[in-house]
Amino acid sequence: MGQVNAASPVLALAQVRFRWPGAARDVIDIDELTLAAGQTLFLRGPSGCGKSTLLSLAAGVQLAGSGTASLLGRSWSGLSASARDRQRAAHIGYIFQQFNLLPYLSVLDNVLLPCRLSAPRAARAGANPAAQRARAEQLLGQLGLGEVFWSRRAVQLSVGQQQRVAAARALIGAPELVIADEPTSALDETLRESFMAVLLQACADAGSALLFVSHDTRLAAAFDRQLDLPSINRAAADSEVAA
Ligand SMILES: Nc1ncnc2c1ncn2[C@@H]1O[C@H](COP(=O)(O)OP(=O)(O)OP(=O)(O)O)[C@@H](O)[C@H]1O
Repeated sequence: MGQVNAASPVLALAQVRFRWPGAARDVIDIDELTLAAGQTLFLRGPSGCGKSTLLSLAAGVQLAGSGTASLLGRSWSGLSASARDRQRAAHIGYIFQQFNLLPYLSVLDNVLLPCRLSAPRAARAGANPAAQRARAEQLLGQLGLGEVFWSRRAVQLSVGQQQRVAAARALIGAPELVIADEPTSALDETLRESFMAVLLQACADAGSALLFVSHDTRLAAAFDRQLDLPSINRAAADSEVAA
């Protein structure tokens, strides 16, 4: 998976339009959006303005109808489905609103999953399985989940604990891009603050860029950039006028 261009932005969208199958109108119409290496971007906007859709395009889960969405200089549209899967596993960590842990795997095995799915991620996490495991434990510890949790099944954790496991899983192996969709929605105020501090620090340590969607504008000040999606997404502006 070495075929990426380190000089390119982590993420670049150019003239991207996207319409969900069967929909009457585009949901995304963006001239340009770039995210530089290590940059943190807070993305906000009203419900339905296309934030999650944009994340899907950034991650190559959905492909642009026209225009180009590129990760590390490679257009997602130029890759086969299996190459997109490999590219995603090697270079992107996700934290979803619904965190999608594997419920019957242990906390540690959930965190180590990206290393099982991607050799480049595994190599960056540690030179061998023991080192990768130590890195997983270290991330969990930083996120406030001590040893007592490591062998528990994910299903046995509270929602806030699961969200922190999802963050450790996203961060292991220092992916160039971390995508987070409302990752603090299940956390109380104290946990939210410590979660954000650890997430931003871990991204800085790893050199990961962070694309972070939230309705919680109190979090925005800690980011390098803040962006209101309707200000760059013509399709969102259209839909608001029509609503
Ligand atoms: N899988 C899908 N199939 C068809 N339409 C979809 C799909 N996902 C989202 N949409 C539509 O695309 C538009 C944008 O949805 P999206 O989830 O991207 O918005 P959002 O800004 O993330 O909203 P929220 O803040 O409520 O999560 C909405 O009109 C939605 O109905």
